[in-house]
Amino acid sequence: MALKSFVEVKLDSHFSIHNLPYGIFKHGGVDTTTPRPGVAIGDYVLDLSAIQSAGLFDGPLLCNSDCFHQSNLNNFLELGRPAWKEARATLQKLLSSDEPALQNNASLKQMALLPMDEVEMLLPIAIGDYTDFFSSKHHARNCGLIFRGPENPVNPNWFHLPIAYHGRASSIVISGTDIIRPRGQGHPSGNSPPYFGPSRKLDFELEMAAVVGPGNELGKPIDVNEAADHIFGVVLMNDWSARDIQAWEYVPLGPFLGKSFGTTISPWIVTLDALEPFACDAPTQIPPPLPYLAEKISKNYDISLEVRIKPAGEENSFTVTRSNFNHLYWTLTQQLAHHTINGCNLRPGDLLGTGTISGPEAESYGCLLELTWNGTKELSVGKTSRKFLEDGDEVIISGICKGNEYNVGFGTCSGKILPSLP
Ligand SMILES: O=C(O)/C=C/C(=O)CC(=O)CC(=O)O
Ligand SMILES: [Ca+2]
Ligand SMILES: [Mg+2]
Repeated sequence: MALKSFVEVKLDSHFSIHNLPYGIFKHGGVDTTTPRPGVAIGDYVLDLSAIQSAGLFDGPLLCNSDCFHQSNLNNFLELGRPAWKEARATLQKLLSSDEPALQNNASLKQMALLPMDEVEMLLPIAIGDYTDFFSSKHHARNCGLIFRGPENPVNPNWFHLPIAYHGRASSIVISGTDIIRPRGQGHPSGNSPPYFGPSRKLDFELEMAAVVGPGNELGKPIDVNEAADHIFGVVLMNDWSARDIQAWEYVPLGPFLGKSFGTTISPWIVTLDALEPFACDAPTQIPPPLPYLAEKISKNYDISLEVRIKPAGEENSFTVTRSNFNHLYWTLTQQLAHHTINGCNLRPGDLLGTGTISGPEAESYGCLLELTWNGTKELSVGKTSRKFLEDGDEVIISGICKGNEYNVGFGTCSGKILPSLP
């Protein structure tokens, strides 16, 4: 690879100069500094507000912008792909080993290039609205078998449109935030009444989510072939789910309190531009979708995904499933176009979850509901085993694209379960 950074990037680092994902960080002691945008490079974070103050974003679209003097990325997202491409070109040049502007400016380098272990990552965007899709055929089929029986595991509508529910934006939290076990009404068994108490079937869901860039005006849908220009990038996501609460409440309006108690995202937004070398064909769709969902190029990405569980008191975490983004049936662009086809407006910073990313094999299922078949079997986790999550369990999702001697990775998305309120 010709492109090399003057910042040391170890071979197994997620954050090569080909990646440059965006996040929001704080540095220098609790609450003493303003949150600001940065990109990850090796074990460092490059402070974009310092780079903007130094006048180094000198391209035509960004030279007069204050988009990096903000405590979230929404203003930058709203600028759209030409500005994103300009920022990426500027940053790849500034960080490259044959460019002196930053490399040879000791004071700027000291101010702008911060060790990653000294910063605290925050939510990178102000999320106005959050929608969660249901785009893995394997997940849809397994959930259908478990919740609705073998007659018609996948409802016929599933093959014609990307199914989704409106999620809850207020409870989206950054990786590392603890999750309190929710309480609620549990599914009655047989003729017994429902119970109330801490969820007995707390689960994770392995997902990714698209971050919306420029939105659309109310009443004006986005064409599926232009939808990619409205997607800034992608994060890892855990759509924590209380299966007992969910199973009892979801007919007929869909998930509500079984999922709205917390949703975790990873701090670094990996751009679609960085993912482009890992693009692959999406699966052939049969029946062919209606014209408004038929795209000229139907793209997925080859992103290896893994979930590990670290039980309380354990030194190590243990892999419980391995999947890949390329198992999704409906593409990100189809999801976005479908979301707006009725005229619904999306806004910068909106989050579109892909749905649980299950693969075809039992070792690639994306949640415990599937891995333990609703608690009918145990899943081994190191020396112990699980049907559902226990208090103290930490769930760690990671995702990576492996290139030729470099990675474009997502880092991790983690959260630990705390006991419910008394
Ligand atoms: O099939 C069902 O009744 C429920 C499915 C889910 O819980 C999945 C959901 O949140 C969407 C997804 O993650 O794919
Ligand atoms: Ca979900
Ligand atoms: Mg959730």
